[in-house]
Amino acid sequence: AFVATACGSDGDEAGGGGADGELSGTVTFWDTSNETEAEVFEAVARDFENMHPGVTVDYVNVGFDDAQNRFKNAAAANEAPDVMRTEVAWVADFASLGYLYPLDGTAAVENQEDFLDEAWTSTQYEGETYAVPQVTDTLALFYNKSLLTEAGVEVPQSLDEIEQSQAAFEDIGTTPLYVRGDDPYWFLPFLYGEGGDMVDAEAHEVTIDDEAGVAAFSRMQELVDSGAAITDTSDGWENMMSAFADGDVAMMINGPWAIADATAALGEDLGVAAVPAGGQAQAAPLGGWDYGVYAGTPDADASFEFVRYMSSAETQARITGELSLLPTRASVYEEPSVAGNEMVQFFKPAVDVAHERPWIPQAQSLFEPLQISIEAMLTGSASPEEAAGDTGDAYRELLEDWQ
Ligand SMILES: C[C@H]1O[C@H](O[C@H]2[C@H](O)[C@@H](O)[C@@H](O[C@H]3[C@H](O)[C@@H](O)[C@@H](O[C@H]4[C@H](O)[C@@H](O)[C@@H](O)O[C@@H]4CO)O[C@@H]3CO)O[C@@H]2CO)[C@H](O)[C@H](O)[C@@H]1N[C@H]1C[C@@H](CO)[C@H](O)[C@@H](O)[C@@H]1O
Repeated sequence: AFVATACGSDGDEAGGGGADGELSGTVTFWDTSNETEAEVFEAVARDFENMHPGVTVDYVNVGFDDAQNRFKNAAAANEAPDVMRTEVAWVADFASLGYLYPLDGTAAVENQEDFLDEAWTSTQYEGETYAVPQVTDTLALFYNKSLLTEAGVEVPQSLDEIEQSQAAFEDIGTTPLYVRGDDPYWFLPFLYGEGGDMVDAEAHEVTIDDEAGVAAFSRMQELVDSGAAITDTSDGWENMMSAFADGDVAMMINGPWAIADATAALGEDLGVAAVPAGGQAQAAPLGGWDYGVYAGTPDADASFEFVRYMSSAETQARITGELSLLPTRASVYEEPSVAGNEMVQFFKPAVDVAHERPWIPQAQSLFEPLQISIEAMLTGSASPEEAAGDTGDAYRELLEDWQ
């Protein structure tokens, strides 16, 4: 593991800070954002470069799916990017390996108290700050207003209501809902809806295979079997977005990162609402992204200033203006352009009540076994009970001595 190089008082030892304080060096930035978001994030990174003639920004867009492993492999070879777009569950993982620069007291963290608590929490590991918040998010129900009107269906508040709406949508030649079967994050509203969770981190207990967990798997399978939902066990993102855009489904569950594309497809017809409730509760997961600085970054001052700029209130307001992504600074929600954004008006209260996940290093490794079980169930090779049980067994392997 790499210990972050001590940064001298005037910054010179860490490199990146010239005698006159002007920055110099190269900042390689790995960005996991999707195609539509990347245009904005790259443009903002270019503006930073134009402000600092001595700094070169090497913007690299890396796919979300294997980004976590790619960063860890690169860091192990001391070839990691200087700044990494780090998913909220990756911070503890990367920090526990010594791959992230401790940022307390550096220029990367500006106006710390302005960050939302739920966003700031994900940047902490063993009492130190290892990242700076970028965006926060949760899942919501995206719906096609004109299809609901045509079918005479109110915005459903529960999975029961979605199942009950099936005949009305069938009459107009469409299906109520797209359920993602290839990304385990999309399972969480079902799990929370039955009053369940993946684990009980306080009690060191695995709970994914308890009664609520089994009920959640059953609920998902039943939605598909009843014809109220269509799903895929691969290429879910593309299939979901095109089914929603083409009107093959009236609704999908998705997050703020899908707003720009969904708006381009449906325009004023796009509506968003809370994810539908299950049998016991209604809740959506808390997700989001931070900026991490590689512990071995050679031009630390340039990397710190890049992160400060990218996470600044001004940049956050610009990104919300162009993509409707959710700021992580409280002050930005006061900006008139942000306060007047209809999508932010919906998503901010939804994020405030979103279900947090345990910020433990193993948290990110709980999704892959879940993905394997969901796929086994949806392809018919496991019952909901078996899918829940197999996931629980895999968790107990990962979390030694947890019950
Ligand atoms: C399986 C994976 O499980 C977890 O991921 C969770 C994640 O922790 C959750 O928070 C959640 O993430 C939300 C996210 O919060 C939300 O913002 C949004 O992100 C948007 C962006 O907004 C948008 O800009 C754009 O980027 O597109 C993004 C993607 O849509 O949606 C995300 C969910 O998609 O859900 C994830 C689970 O999917 C692990 O962390 C790993 O990622 C693991 N993958 C590898 C782990 C490797 C072992 O180290 C293994 O070898 C490999 O084979 C595996 O593939």
